[in-house]
Amino acid sequence: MSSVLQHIPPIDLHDFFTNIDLTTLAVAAPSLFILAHLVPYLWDSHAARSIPGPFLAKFTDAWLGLVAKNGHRSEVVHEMHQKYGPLVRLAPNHISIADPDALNIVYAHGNGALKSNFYDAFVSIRRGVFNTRDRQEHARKRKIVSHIFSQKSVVEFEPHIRQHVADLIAQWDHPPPPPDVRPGVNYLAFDIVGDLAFGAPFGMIAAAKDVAKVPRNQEGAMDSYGKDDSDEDAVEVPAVKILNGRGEYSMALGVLPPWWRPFVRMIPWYRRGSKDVKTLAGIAIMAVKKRLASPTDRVDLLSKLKAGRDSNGNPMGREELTAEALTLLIAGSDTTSNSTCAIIYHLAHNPHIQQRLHHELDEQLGTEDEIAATADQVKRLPYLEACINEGLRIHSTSAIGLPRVIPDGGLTILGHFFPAGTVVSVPSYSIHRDTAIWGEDVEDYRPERWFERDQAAMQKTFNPFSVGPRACVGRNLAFLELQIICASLLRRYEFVLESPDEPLGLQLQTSEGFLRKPLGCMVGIKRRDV
Ligand code: HEM
Repeated sequence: MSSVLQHIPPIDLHDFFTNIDLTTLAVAAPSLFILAHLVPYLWDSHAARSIPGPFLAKFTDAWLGLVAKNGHRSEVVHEMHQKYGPLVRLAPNHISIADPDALNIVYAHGNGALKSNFYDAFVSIRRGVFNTRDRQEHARKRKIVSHIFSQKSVVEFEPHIRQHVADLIAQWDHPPPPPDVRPGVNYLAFDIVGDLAFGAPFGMIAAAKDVAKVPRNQEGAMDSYGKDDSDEDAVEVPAVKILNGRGEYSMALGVLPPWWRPFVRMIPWYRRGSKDVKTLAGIAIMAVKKRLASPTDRVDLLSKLKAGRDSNGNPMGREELTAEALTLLIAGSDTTSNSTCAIIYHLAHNPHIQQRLHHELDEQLGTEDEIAATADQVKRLPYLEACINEGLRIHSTSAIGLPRVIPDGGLTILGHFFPAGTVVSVPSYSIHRDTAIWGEDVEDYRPERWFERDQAAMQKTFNPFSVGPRACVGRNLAFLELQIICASLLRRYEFVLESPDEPLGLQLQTSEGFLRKPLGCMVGIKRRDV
């Protein structure tokens, strides 16, 4: 064999590509492209072959790539489930399973399914608790991060949350209030998480502007840690916009095979997204650097991350600390603001529901004069809790099926055997619309269903924070934030649809990257007489 190889002259790739004529290239490139998709399909004795789905998705990941890029993945996948049933093939090796019973098999503790290479598209600085795929490495990080978010710890963050809510209210009290509440709600979520994660808010509410700072020289900033070089070395960037860009880019890139990604990144849209990933990392680098330059005994996420130890007693190094602070900024900002926006929109769209909520707030908090509700007060508000849950169900900011790889030995789901290596996911958007669980009126915002229907079935299907070892570690904080924000804003204001007669007023317009985000929330704000 080796003697045969010795007689084959080596190919000079540079020569090959410079000498190849355009006609050959025009024929060869599409043929190679078709073969690259057809051969694996014909070879494939895979269990996925018997599962229905869009024709192109059988051959290529490009179908899901385009759907993801177009910003309505969850709606499209839901339509596919309505057409084909609970199992749909979204890509040659990716099956979507729209059945609540699959949640506990795919995502549960101990079944061995790990995050897929989709999450590699979300890495910057270095892997954080969200995009680490290795089980041991994740367990090490999760141990440090999880006690930060225990119910007991989260209450320590309450004063910071309330302070920023009061700041937003002070602004909204002075007319004219903005017709789109979305920017204000975004600034609020970023200031809260910035304050908790980095020791100081970004100052977006005060500036009424989407603004954060990044180092002029990002690499150099990582080297000069702990030194506050003052703001002269910083430039201002729109953090909310950049976070959106990064979510859309990572989502659209992550569904493509890893070997496509370097080529796809050359396309201008993806190149811009890749820049957003770097800029976003710069925000964390700047904020952590600033915070470490001025030691403080403040209790917040960063002090807790710094104090955290893994099971060998080791703390996080500076780069890991920055990567985790960035993770918390990303995970804890627009998740909360998208959900808040959607809840406000649906309340504005359903005045009778808003009236019932006002009634509960007046009855329970009427004589108390805090501007921002307290953690104790929100415990007494069951109808508010139902309004929030119903908002999380119908809007589902984390709406896509989160992809997991079937472990060695395979798994049987809904009577179907999936061999090791198959990617599976359960789309929250679709199971949040399962009429057997939620009723025929799934598209209506109706908090009352939370008191009327089978509690166990609803709890088993309700998946805004995911389940199992990779479920949202910040859910206690997230829910407390939503309760304080919604109780405070709804107690003080009445939200009304600006133009209920216009078709756009009837539906919340959204665009989906990794998260499903409202494109705006055009509602009028009226100060209530309380
Ligand atoms: C309404 C607000 C929120 C929603 C709907 C939400 C939802 C989720 C979901 C669905 C996941 C699983 C993601 C996946 O597997 O790909 C997740 C993970 C995570 N969330 Fe949240 N989240 C919210 C707020 C927060 C907040 C406030 C924080 C912290 C400040 C946070 C921190 C995290 C982290 C660190 C992870 C990764 C956990 C891991 O992989 O171990 N989230 N979140």
